[in-house]
Amino acid sequence: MALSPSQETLGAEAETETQSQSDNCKQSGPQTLAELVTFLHAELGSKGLHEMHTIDIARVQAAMGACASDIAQWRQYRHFDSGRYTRNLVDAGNGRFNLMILCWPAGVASPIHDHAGSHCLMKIMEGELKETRYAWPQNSSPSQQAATPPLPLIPNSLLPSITAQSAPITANTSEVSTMSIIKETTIAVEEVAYIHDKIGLHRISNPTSSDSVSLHLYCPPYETCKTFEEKTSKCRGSGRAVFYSEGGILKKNFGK
Ligand SMILES: N[C@@H](CS(=O)O)C(=O)O
Ligand SMILES: [Fe+2]
Repeated sequence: MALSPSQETLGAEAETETQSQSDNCKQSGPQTLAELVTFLHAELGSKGLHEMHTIDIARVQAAMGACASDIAQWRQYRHFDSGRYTRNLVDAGNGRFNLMILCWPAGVASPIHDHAGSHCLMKIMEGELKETRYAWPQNSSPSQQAATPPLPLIPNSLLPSITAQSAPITANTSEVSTMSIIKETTIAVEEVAYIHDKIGLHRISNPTSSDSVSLHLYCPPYETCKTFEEKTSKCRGSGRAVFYSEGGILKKNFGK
C-alpha cells in the first residue's frame, strides 16, 4: 500500500512567516530528518511491546511524509554496494524502533519476507521502488511465528542484508505451490508505504535503471525474519539482518 503524505500536513505551507521553527514543527510535523528522529523518540521511544497496538500509524506516516527528503540531510547514510541493497542505521530508537536508509542499486530486489510482527513504514527518498505484496502461504501463517525455531547466529560480516539462511521451516514439502501476489505498487519519491504481517508479505525491488533510496522505520526493531521462495512457498528463517553503516560510519569487513 503506497499512501501519499497527508494533505493536511502538506497544506501547512501556508503558515505565516512569523512562526518560529518550533511552532512550525508542532503544527506541521517534523521538517528535517533530525526533527523526525526527535518526533519518533517522543512518539515511540517508550512504547513497550505490549503497547504496539496503540501506535498511531497514520500520525507517524504523516510525519514521515512531511519530513523533507532533501539529500543534504541524509547523504551520510547513502552507501551503495553492487548487486545488493544496503541497510544503513540512522537511529537505534532507544531499542524501541530502528530508523534506517536502504540503498537499492538498479535491478536489485529483496527476498519475499515477513517483518517479524513489527510495524514497517517506508518512504522513498530518491528514485522509485516497487512493492510486490504476497499472501501468506497456508502452511506458514503469522500465527505460526511463535513456532519458528531459533536461528544459528553467524558473523555479520558474512551476511548481505537479509538472506535465507537456515533449513526450511515449512515442514510439509508435498505442499508446493507458487505464492500468490495480492498486488504490485510503484512507490514514488516522497510517498510512504506501510506493511505489517497482518497485511501480508512483500518483496521490494528497484525496477529502474538508476539508484533508489528509501527510509525505513521498524517498530519494534527486529534482526531476523522469515523469507519465502516464490515458486514453492517454502519458508526459511533469514540470517541476521545487518547494517552496512551505522550513524554514517561504514561497518568494517561488511560482506567481505
Ligand atoms: N524489510 C527489508 C527491506 S524491504 O525489502 O522491505 C529489510 O529491512 O531489510
Ligand atoms: Fe520489508
